[in-house]
Amino acid sequence: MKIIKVASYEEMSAHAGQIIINKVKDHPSSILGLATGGTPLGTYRRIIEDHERNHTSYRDVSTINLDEYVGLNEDHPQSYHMYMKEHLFSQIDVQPQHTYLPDGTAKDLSKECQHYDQLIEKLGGIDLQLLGIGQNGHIGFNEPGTSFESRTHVIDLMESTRKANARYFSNVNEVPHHAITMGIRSIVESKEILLLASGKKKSSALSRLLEGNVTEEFPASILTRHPQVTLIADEAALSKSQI
Ligand SMILES: N[C@@H]1[C@@H](O)[C@H](O)[C@@H](COP(=O)(O)O)O[C@@H]1O
Repeated sequence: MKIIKVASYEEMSAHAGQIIINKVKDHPSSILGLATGGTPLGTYRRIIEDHERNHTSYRDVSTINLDEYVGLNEDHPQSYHMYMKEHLFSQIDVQPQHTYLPDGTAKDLSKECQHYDQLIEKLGGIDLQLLGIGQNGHIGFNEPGTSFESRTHVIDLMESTRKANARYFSNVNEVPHHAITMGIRSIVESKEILLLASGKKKSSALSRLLEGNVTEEFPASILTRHPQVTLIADEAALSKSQI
């Protein structure tokens, strides 16, 4: 794992944004795996700024997101569909029909999961996957205990994850109990992975990632076995690690 230690959230975002911009400039029809949460917001801002200033084009890019809450429709303000529209898609020239997220309102959720896996395959796999990390080591919404062999599936969200994400809802009771998430196997099949972490809240997770064992009890640990992972983390996030 290549580790880039930076001073701040802004620096992390600038670095990550530039890696994605360069990827798209070199390969205009890249398949980008995208993430939600607070962590990638600055990266998306950086991509938008560059699009406005330098006109980097996303016309031929396809994007595929990690996850979506079960039960929230596309227009729900806290859905990941809405998040992506608001924070990225509406501000660059990506074609809406080339942006994919799981449908958390599908009647048959297991069919939806199968479709999503077929879609990733049809696209030829993910070239660059952007990832955040949950305080309990989750990636996407793959909670501790999820099989490393998992494909897209429905997951029961842990109370700690619902609480951590409650800040986006008016209260914790509104946070859905389930989500559809790309599986760990699907994530690690990405050709390249960009893992971001910022702030003290992520320091225990990063020290476990960098110094602990590879175990399904800590989903992100599998990333240490991937040949092309870059971790960009700020000093606060690395404050409990020997880096
Ligand atoms: N499903 C998302 C993850 O993809 C994200 O990495 C994690 C961390 O979020 P944040 O970046 O807000 O700390 O939260 C959510 O659970």
